Amino acid sequence: MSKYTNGSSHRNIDRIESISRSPYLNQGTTAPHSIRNALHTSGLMPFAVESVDQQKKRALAQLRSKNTDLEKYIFLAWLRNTNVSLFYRIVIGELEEITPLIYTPTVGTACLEYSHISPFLAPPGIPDGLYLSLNDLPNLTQIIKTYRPYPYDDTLTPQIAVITDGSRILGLGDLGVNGMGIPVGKLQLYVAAAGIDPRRTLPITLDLGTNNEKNLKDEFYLGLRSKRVDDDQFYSFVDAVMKSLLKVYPELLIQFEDFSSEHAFDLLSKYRENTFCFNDDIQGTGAVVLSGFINAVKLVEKDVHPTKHRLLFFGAGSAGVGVAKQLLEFFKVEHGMSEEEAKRLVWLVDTKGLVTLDRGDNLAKHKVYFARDDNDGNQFKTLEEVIEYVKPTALIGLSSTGGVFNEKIINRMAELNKNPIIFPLSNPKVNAECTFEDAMKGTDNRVIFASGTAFPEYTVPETGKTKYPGQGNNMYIFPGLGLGAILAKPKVITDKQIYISASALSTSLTEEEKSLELLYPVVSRIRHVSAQVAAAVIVETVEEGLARDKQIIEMVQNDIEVLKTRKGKEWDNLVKFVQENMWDPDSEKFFNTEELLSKSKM
Ligand SMILES: NC(=O)c1ccc[n+]([C@@H]2O[C@H](COP(=O)([O-])OP(=O)(O)OC[C@H]3O[C@@H](n4cnc5c(N)ncnc54)[C@H](O)[C@@H]3O)[C@@H](O)[C@H]2O)c1
Repeated sequence: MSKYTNGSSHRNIDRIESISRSPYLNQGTTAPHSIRNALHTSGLMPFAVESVDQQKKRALAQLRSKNTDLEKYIFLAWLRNTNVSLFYRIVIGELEEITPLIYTPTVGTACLEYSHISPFLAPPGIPDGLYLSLNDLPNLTQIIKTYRPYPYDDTLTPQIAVITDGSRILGLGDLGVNGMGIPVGKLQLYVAAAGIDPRRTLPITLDLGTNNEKNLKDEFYLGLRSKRVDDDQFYSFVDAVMKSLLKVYPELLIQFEDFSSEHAFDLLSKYRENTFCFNDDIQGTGAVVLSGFINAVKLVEKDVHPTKHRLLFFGAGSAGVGVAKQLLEFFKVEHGMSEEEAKRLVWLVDTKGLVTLDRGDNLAKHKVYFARDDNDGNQFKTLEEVIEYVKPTALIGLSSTGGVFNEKIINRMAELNKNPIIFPLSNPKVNAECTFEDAMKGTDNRVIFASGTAFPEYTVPETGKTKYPGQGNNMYIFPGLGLGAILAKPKVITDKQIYISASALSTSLTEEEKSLELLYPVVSRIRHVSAQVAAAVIVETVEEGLARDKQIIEMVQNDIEVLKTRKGKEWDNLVKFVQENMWDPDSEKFFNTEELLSKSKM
């Protein structure tokens, strides 16, 4: 009998083979010979046993040898789908280099190409994510149950799902099933930035057709080749998916992502009161921009009283309206303004100009809330006209219209304000309403700036002083919010929890970061920042009486008043507790293959 069958049942051999192929357990060239023997992989790779650092160095060298960002994306996806720990060591270690390759802007290119590249992102049998199409309706529960990327431990069920229907991917429109890059990418950021366990993440793309003619005509398009279904079919399908998901995983946190605006708002209002869910485009974006805005307000408060701001939003989609609503909370919570008073500080512009009630068109539901009624019948069509009318202190771009904050607009903002707040937040970079350099030059370097994608720093030629652009990257909020919620287990995510996550982000800056007038902490500190956001969310869920995790409730409730100050040893202990609950590719406890071999159940 060969060593492969000697004393082992076929079932055992199957298990060993499965473990040896699991990207979560594969150690590649660092696997010691004892593990190679146990997994029957001796001889399947060269003899050398490498250090983790050496392995990482080789992978980084390979990555950096690729000519295009898309090739780098494909290489990283392959790495993730074959060696999870190596992948996350690289991502966490080289966060600033890698996040633009696994998420925006490269993920935009990857989504455009997804049907062309996806068969080459993972070895056979390793899923990139879960696809649920209209045709699966009768079998949803079974399909969801069958998706088990880590079948070796029944307790490691999914804790968080990111779900899209591909209908509004970044600023790129309807990409249909090619949108899968987004939930996959987003969940990688949950892992890298907040230590959510990758084995417990569930990326989902709903395939309800696409209205993208290019995709429908593309011979390689992999989704349903039909136009999108009508609203009735859409809502009933989403409802069936939600029911099946929660039947299989009752404690799952569901994050909606990149649905078209109207559907995004409707889904959120439909589920938020009774389901553990949130929408990152609306609430996460709102929170991250709010956090940058809180710090921007602090930088200009000598000249503009916080309640005297005039906020002009260029773009009135899910992000524009979501951000505007979130900023209202700042004026309400921190400055005691009523909702009506706070609402008067906001003006929205869309493709037809200033959003007013008497504009004569049928306003989309989500725009009505902010539609102005004080324009005395005047209609303002262009951004220039609206700026003259509103005289904004802050100009926030969420329109996916690259370069629209041109020199004239920026100059005018600089004439109107000592330190104009300009946030061109659209993604990817080509869609940003202006660049940091343009904003600096056009305002004599006085701009307070944050963008959606990263811009390079700018050195002022006259002074040689380097200024740093803020990046209102949702990655500062959603990972920490998700982790805090997963640990505390509230039944629902409330507005106050979102607000607190923004507030905690704004107070997470170090003295050095503040002295550089940064609006956000440096990205390399993301795990520490996420731990603070998560801790603040935990405290808030206990304060609201919504936390359901007994250990958390016990830990927090007696010290709640001091914990709310986010200072002192109690706060440090809570942050430490959160950090100890983060998944870490270097931690032995996640990678004990020998123990798994002896104990695992299939
Ligand atoms: N943190 C971030 O940086 C962040 C987060 C979420 C979304 N975004 C970006 O925000 C942008 C908008 O996202 P969304 O979900 O609201 O999209 P959306 O399609 O729902 O909304 C876009 C809005 O812009 C308006 N618009 C488009 N072209 C215009 C023009 N020429 N003039 C005036 N208005 C115009 C549309 O009328 C619509 O109101 C995207 O580029 C997205 O990548 C950034």
